[in-house]
Parts: sequence; C-alpha cells; structure tokens
Amino acid sequence: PEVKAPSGSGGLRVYRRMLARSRLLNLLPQLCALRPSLAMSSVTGTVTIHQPLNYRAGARVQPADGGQAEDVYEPATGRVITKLVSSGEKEVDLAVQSAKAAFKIWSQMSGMERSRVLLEAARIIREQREEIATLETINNGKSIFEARVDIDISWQCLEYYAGLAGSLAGEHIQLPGGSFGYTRREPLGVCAGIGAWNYPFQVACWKAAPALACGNAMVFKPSPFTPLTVVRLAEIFTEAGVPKGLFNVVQGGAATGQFLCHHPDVAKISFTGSVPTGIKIMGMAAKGIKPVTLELGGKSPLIIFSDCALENAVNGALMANFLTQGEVCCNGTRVFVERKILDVFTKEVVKRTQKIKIGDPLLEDTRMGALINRPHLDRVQGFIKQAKEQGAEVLCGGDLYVPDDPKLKNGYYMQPCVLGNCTDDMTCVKEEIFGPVMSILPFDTEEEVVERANNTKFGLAGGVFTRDIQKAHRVVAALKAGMCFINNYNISPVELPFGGYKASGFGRENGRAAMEYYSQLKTVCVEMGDVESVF
Ligand SMILES: NC(=O)c1ccc[n+]([C@@H]2O[C@H](COP(=O)([O-])OP(=O)(O)OC[C@H]3O[C@@H](n4cnc5c(N)ncnc54)[C@H](O)[C@@H]3O)[C@@H](O)[C@H]2O)c1
Ligand SMILES: C[N+](C)(C)CCCC=O
Repeated sequence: PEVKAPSGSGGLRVYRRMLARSRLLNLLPQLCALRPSLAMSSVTGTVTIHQPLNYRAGARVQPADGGQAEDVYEPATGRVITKLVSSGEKEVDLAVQSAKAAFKIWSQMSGMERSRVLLEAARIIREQREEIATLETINNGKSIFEARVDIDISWQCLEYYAGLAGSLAGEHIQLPGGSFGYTRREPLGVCAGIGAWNYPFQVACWKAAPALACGNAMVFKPSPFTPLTVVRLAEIFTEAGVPKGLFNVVQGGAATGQFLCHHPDVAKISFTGSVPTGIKIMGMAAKGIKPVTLELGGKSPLIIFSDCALENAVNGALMANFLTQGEVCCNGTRVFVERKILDVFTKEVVKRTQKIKIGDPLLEDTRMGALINRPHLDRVQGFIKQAKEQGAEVLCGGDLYVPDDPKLKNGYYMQPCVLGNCTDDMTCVKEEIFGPVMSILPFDTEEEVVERANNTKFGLAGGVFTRDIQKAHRVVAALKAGMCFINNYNISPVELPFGGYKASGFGRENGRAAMEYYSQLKTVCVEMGDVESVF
C-alpha cells in the first residue's frame, strides 16, 4: 500500500510483491500514526542525535574508555548528525562479559520460548518501521522508499528465524546391543557481528536473528559511518524481552573490531564488508580457532540473452545496479548483452537510467539518494575517470549531481552512470566500484559468456535473463557464484541462503543454512551394556 509502482515498472513490482507478503503491512500507516515518531517530524537536514550510541546490559551507555569523538554525517546534506565515540578494549570486554552473562539464561531457554521473544521483536520493528526507515535514510543516504523495504526484510528475517528456533534439534542413532547415540545442536556462545554501512539495520538483523534463534548472545559493531539504527535494534530486543546484555553494540572502527575479534570469550565472528578487511578478520579468527562467516564484496555478472523478455531484462539490469546508489555487494555490474540486442537493450537502459529521480532521500518520489560520504563519492568518480581513460564510453550520467534545494548542496550525489564500449580488462569491469556505475559488455555465444562471467576473483552473485528455461538452468549451474538469479535480480527473500564463492567469502546468511553457522553439533554416545576393555 505504501509502495506506489508506476505502471510498467517491473523492478518495483518485484519489491511490491516482497512487501505484500505481510498482511499486516496494510495496517502500518495506522500503527505508525499511533506512535509519536521521529518520522513524523523529520525532514532532511534537521535531525541531530545526542544519545549515547553504545548499548550494553540493556541500556545505552557511553563507552567506559572512549577515544576522541568523530563526526558522523548525513549524506544528503553533508551535515554532522552525531558524534561517535570509539570503544576501546575495556568497553569491548564489558560488552562481551555482559553478553556472556545473558547467554547463560538465553541458551537454557527452549527454542519456542526464544521464538516468542523474536516474534515480539519483529512486531515492534513493524510498528516502528517508519521511524527506523527514516533514521536509516538520514544516516545512510538511501531513499526512504528503499529503507522501508530494508526494514521489512529485517522483521521478516526475525520472523523466519523465530519459526526455526523451535525446530533446532539433533538426531537419534541406534547402536548395537540397545546402545545408542544422539546429537545435540548447541549454540556457540558470544558471537561477534561486524557490519558494513550499506544496509546497517538489515545486516544486523541478518546476523542477530539466526544467532539469537540458536541460543547465542551477540556483540555487534556497526560501521562507524552508520552507527544509529543498530542501537534501535538493541533497544527493541530488550523491549521484546531478551535477557539484558544478550545483544550489545560497541561503536568504532578497525581498532574496536580488532578488540572484538581477538577477545578470548568471543566464540564466532560474522563479518560483512570488503575483501581486504575480510582477510584480516580471517587471520584474527585463525589465531583463536574461531569459526567465521565472511560476506564480502563482488563484481557479479548479469547475462542478458537475446531471447529474454526485454522489458524484464532492462528492469533487472536497473535493479542489479542502482539500488542504494549502487552500493550493493551483490550488484550485477558486469552486464553481458548478446550482441544481437545490444543496441536496443542499451538504448532502453540508458533512457530509463536518465529518468531515475535523484535528490532528497526523504522525499517519497526520490529513487536515488546520496552516496555514503565524500571520499567514497570521489572514489567512484575516480573509477569513471579511469574508465574513460581506458576507452570506455559514458553513455549517460557519471557527473556529480547538485540538487536545486539549497540545503542539499553539500550532499554526496551523482548521476547514475552507464558505460559502453567496455572490455573485460578495464578496471571498471574488474574492480568493485560500489557506486551507481553499470558496465555493458557484448557477447556472442553461451560458452564464451560463461567463461568471461567466471573470469573474476569474486563469486558473490550472478544472473541470467532468457525465455529458454534449459539454457537458464545450464548457465546458472556453470556460474561460480553463491547467489544466482534467473529472470530477476537483487530480491532477497529471507528463506533463501545468501553468500559467496571464491573471494566473496563463505558461510551463509538467511535460509535454514544460516542455523548451521550459529550452532555446533555435540554427539553423545550412550552405552546400555557393560564396558569391555581391551586392556
Ligand atoms: N556479501 C555481503 O553480504 C555484503 C553486504 C554488504 C557489504 N558488503 C561489502 O562491504 C564492502 C563495503 O563496506 P565497508 O566499506 O564498510 O567495508 P569495510 O571492510 O571497510 O568495513 C566493514 C566493517 O569492518 C570494520 N573493520 C574495518 N577494519 C577492521 C579490522 N581490521 N578489524 C575488524 N573490523 C574492521 C569496519 O569498521 C566496518 O564495521 C563492500 O566491499 C561490499 O561489497 C558485502
Ligand atoms: C538486499 N540486497 C539488495 C539483496 C542486498 C543485500 C546486502 C548486500 O549488500
């Protein structure tokens, strides 16, 4: 109901379908109206946060050994919205100890008891959807339209794992002479979650929901660029009834993350971020022999065959490149187009890209907001400059965008960009840009395109558009990527496992699979007879 899809907009239809999965969604505007929320009063450029941003033992706290306060920006305006105090070793330890104490209570509860608390947390998120989405938009710069979808995926994730919490079980195995064995699926203990800035609330839910469902506690460190909404999540967990200290937030950057990873009482690390940081995380996990989930970057291929439904393929390419200003790990940024339809496809993609409404992310009709910060915007611009130098042609966009509204003039906006005349050896085709930049690459045969699509160090995602269903399955089977789409792109039903191959990481979030990454198997061997010793 809150999503108004212009007619013929297939990408938005997909999003609407995802949202329509909740009957309760119809009630959301009324529910929001009952609660005096941040959303009611906020316009871009007005919100400032003064509350402490760490969360420990069920309350917001200032870190016990905080360093110097750093500015946190509103990407839409370039304005400082809050100050972030990084947590030192002492604060990280206090958070871990708090989690350890809560783990003792939570891990002894039945799956059904945990389920009820997670369902209540999901309900509160739904109720506060508008407020959380608004805060996410203010802190991240993505459009409010998209932030609402992120929040919906977040509560759906909690509901999904609430449903699975009661089903966590082992098996019974018959042995000779009436003896038997059984297995218990047990929680790991205190899990560390470390998040990226592109989906701050959603990344936290994708980690917290399966972790808590399995009986673990968590200490979460968001990106220092987006510290705000995860503290709301912590408050919501407390309000829903988790033991105080079960979900804690420590703020800070690399140093805080390192204290967390090295902490001897942290049993597992779940990391979302870049490949270079992922390598460091794995090194730290190796030192402590800790299991690790790595959700890293990508440079995913999207393959458009000439027998596709063209409008769907164009919509798919837009969805694969321009959500969240292109700052999406699984984006299909290498768009391989069969040469027969290269011109017609490219023309349509360019036309649609030029129509994307850029601007104030809190306005209802905005579809592209501001990039996360000035250095990142400069970096993306640098990729486009280099692409031109290497022979790519800018078919549209690529320049900075300055909105008419004076309060937005210091925001970090750019026009979404489509690059033509690309070749596989160009930097824009090889490296993750993490901005709104699509590279179009022509191909002639299936065999050729599969080989080129796999010719990358990454392996997060991939997609194919074709009406030939045999070809579609054959191609995705050949793609070396963890998350593949046929005739769609970048939707994320929480029931489906998500994660990478190769340098894009390992472990899975979402789906039943994630339960394995937040639990461990204990085997119990039971003797019903006498013990026969060989000695
Ligand atoms: N696969 C996925 O699910 C997924 C999802 C979102 C983003 N990403 C990837 O994340 C990247 C963008 O996010 P980013 O710029 O925040 O990544 P980043 O690697 O710079 O930072 C990620 C997190 O790690 C922390 N960190 C940095 N150095 C650390 C260290 N030495 N020890 C411990 N923690 C440390 C950061 O403070 C932040 O919280 C992109 O590459 C993107 O593809 C992947
Ligand atoms: C929700 N998406 C669009 C699938 C993005 C998942 C998180 C990756 O950055």
